[in-house]
Amino acid sequence: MTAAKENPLKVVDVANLDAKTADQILEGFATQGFLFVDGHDFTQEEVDHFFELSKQYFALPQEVKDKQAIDADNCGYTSFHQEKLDPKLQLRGDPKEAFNFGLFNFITGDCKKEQLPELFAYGSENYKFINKMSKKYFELGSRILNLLAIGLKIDENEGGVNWFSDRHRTEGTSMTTMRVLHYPPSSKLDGDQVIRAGAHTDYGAITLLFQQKGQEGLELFDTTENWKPIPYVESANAEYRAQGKAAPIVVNIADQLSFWTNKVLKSTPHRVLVPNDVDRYSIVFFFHADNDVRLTPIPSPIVKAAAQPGQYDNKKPEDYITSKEYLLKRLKDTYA
Ligand SMILES: O=C(O)CCC(=O)C(=O)O
Ligand SMILES: [Fe+2]
Repeated sequence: MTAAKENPLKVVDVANLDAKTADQILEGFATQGFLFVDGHDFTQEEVDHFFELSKQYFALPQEVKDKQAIDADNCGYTSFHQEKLDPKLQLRGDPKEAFNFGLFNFITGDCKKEQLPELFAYGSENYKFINKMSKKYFELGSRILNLLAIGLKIDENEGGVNWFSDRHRTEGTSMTTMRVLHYPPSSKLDGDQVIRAGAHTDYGAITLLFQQKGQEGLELFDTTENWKPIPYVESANAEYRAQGKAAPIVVNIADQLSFWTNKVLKSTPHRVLVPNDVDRYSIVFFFHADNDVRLTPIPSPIVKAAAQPGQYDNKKPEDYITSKEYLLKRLKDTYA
C-alpha cells in the first residue's frame, strides 16, 4: 500500500451555515489562506463533464482558438507564453493556455456571448451547462463569503452575514471570471521549463478551483515559507461519496479580501509546477466584488484590532481603490 499524500490544508465542510463552521473557515483563511471545502453542491458527474468539455476545447486547432483572443473584458482565449504570472522573475510567459468566461449575470447564468467558440455557442446545450456551473460556483462562493462575515463578527446593523454578499450581488456587474486551464506535459515543453504558472497571488476576493486526480502540480507558499504541493483529495465523508458528490474543492483568499481585512485573511502566493509527464487541466472561478465596490476596511472588530494606530484616520472612501481598478492594474502587469 502506498502512503497517502500529505495534505497541508484543512478540509472544512460548509453544509451548515453556523458559527462553528465559520470559525473553521476563518482559522484556515487567517493562517494558510487556502482550504479544501467539502459539503458543496457539485456532483462528480458535472465536474467530470466540465473537464471533458475543456479537453475537447483545448484539442481544437490553434487557429480556431485564436479567433476568440482575450479582450478588454478579460473574456476569451489566452495562448501559450502570453501570460506572465510572476512578471518580476519570469523571462517567458507561462507555458499554458486558458479560456475565460466572464461578464456574468448570476440570475440567469449568462456570460458574454460574443466571445464564445462554436463549442460553447450561445443557446447550445454546452452553453447552458456553463451557465449552470457558473451559478453553482456563485452559490458556493457566496456561502463561503457569508461564513466569513459570521467568522469576522460583522455587526448585524452593518449588514452582518450578508456584508460580503451585498457586494457580490447576483445582479451586480463584476469582473468575476470562470476559467478553464490547460498545461501540457513536460515532454511537450522546452528543456528546462519546470514552472507552468509563475508564483502569484490572485486578484479577486476568493478563488475556487477543481483539479483532477493524477494531475497535481499546484503548490502554495506555506506559513513556514516553504513550497508545499496541494494534493488531490477525496471526500472523507462516505455519504457524500455515495451521493456522487464531487471531491472537495480548493478555495483560497485573493488580494481584494486581504486588503479589505487589513491582511487578517491571507492572500497566499501559489504556483504550478510540472511534477510529471501528464497534461494538467484545472477549472477556476475567480470571484470578484462588484466593479465599483471600494476596498475600504470592513466593519469587523477583528479587522479593527489588526489595524495600526491611526491607520484609518482622515481617510475618505475615495482614498480606497475599487474592485475593478485593482483588477485592471494587475492584468496590466500580467499581460505587459
Ligand atoms: O491551475 C492551477 O492549478 C492554478 C491556477 C492559478 O493559480 C491561477 O490561474 O490563478
Ligand atoms: Fe492563482
